[in-house]
Amino acid sequence: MLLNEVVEKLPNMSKCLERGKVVIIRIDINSPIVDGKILDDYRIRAHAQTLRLASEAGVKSVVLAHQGRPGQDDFTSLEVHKPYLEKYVERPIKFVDDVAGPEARRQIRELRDGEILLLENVRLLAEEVIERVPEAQAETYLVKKLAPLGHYFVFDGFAVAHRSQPSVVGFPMVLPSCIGPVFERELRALGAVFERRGEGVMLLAGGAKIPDTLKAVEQLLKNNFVEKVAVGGLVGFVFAVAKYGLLNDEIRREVERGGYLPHVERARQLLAKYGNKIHVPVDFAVERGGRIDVDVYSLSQAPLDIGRSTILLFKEVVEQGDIVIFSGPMGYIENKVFATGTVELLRAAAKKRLILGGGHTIMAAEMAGVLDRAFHVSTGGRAFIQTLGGEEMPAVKALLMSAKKFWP
Ligand SMILES: Nc1ncnc2c1ncn2[C@@H]1O[C@H](COP(=O)(O)OP(=O)(O)O)[C@@H](O)[C@H]1O
Ligand SMILES: O=C(OP(=O)(O)O)[C@H](O)COP(=O)(O)O
Repeated sequence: MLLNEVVEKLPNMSKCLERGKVVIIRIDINSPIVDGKILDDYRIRAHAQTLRLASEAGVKSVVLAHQGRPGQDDFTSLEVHKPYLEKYVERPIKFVDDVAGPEARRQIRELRDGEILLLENVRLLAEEVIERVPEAQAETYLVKKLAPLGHYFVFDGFAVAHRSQPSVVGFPMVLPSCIGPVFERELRALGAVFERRGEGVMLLAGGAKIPDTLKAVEQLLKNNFVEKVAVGGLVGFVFAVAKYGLLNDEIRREVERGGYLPHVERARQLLAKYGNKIHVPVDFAVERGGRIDVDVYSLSQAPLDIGRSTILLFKEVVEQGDIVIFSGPMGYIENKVFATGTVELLRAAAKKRLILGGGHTIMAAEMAGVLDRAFHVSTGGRAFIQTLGGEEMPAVKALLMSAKKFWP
C-alpha cells in the first residue's frame, strides 16, 4: 500500500479527542542529553502542539515517552523534559515518578478535563525494550495496567515507529487508536515525495547508519522514487571503497575496524546496477594538522568530510532537482572544520524543496541557518531512513489493525 493510502486509512487524532475521556498519547521526546542537560529540544517542540490540541479539546492526557536506552548515559528521568514541555505547550504539565504502578494509576484517575500527566520514562520497564508482535505486547504489564484506565490511544512518536514495543504497538490492540499530527505530517510529506515517481527528486545520503541507508538507496532507486543519489559521510566512504577499490593497507584497516566489508560488497552491487544514478565522492577531507583535501586515489586515512571537488559535483546534483532529501551529514560535523561539506550542501538544498531528517542532520541545518527554510523536518532518524526504504513501520501496522477492529 502506498504511504498516502495508508494515511487515509488511519483515524486522525480529532477522532480520539473526546472531552472528558482519558487519552493515552505516545510521543517521542528522546533528546540528546549530556551531563543531564538537553542539548536539542527539536522533538519536544514538535510534540508540544499535539499535547496543546489534546488539552484544548478537554481530554485527560496521559503521556508516554522514553529517553535513552537502559545502561546508557542518556537514560534519564523525564522530569528533565517536563519544563521544556511546559514552555512549549504553554500550560502546566503534571509529572509522576512512576510508569504504570499504583501511584501513576491513582494520578490518572484524578486527572481533570484538559490536564496533562507525563509518566516516567517507559523504558524503566524491562519489557518495553523487547520487540514482539502487537498481540503479545497487548499482554504486557504496561498495557494491562494502563489500557483499562484509558478510552483512546494516540500514537504520535514517528521517531520510534520502527520499534515493535509495548508502548508503540500494544495499546492499538486494545483501545481505539488514532495517529497524532506529528506522525501524520511525516507520512504525508514522504507520501508526497513518493507520488512524484522520482521526477526531480534528489537524495543526499550521508551519516553513519550504513545498512539502513544502503537499503533506502536501493529501494528508492529500484522503485524510481529518486532520480539521483549523492553519497557522503561514512556511507560515501563505503561507496568510494567499492567504486575505486581503495584497499591499501591503511584503508583496509579502516574498513575492518568499522566492520564495513559486507557494506562495501553491497555498495558494489548497487553501483553495478544503478552506477549512473549514484554519485560517489571524488575527493575527501582528512586531518593532517588541519583540514586538507585529498583525491580518492591518494586516500590513506579515514576521511572526515567530502572534499571541495565533491562539494561542487554534489551541488550540481542539487541544482538539477526540485526536491532534495537530506539524510545524514556529509562528514564529521561535531568538528566545525569538517562540517563544511554538510553546511554548504544544506544551504544549496534549502533553495529547493528540502526534506531532512536525523538528529545530526537537524543540528547541521541549524548550524547552516536553514532549518526554518526546510519544507519538512522529520523527527525521525532510523524511522525516517527506513520509511524512505519502503519498510512498513510496526506502528503503522498496529494502527491499521486497530482501525479495522474498532472502526471497521
Ligand atoms: N566521514 C565521517 N567520519 C566520521 N564520522 C562521520 C563521518 N561522516 C558522518 N559521520 C558521523 O555520523 C554521525 C551522524 O550519522 P547519523 O546518525 O546517520 O545521522 P543522523 O543523526 O542525522 O540520522 C555523526 O556523528 C557524524 O559525525
Ligand atoms: O532516537 C530515536 O531514534 P534515532 O536514533 O533513529 O533518531 C528514537 O527515540 C528511537 O530510539 P531507539 O533507537 O533507542 O529505539
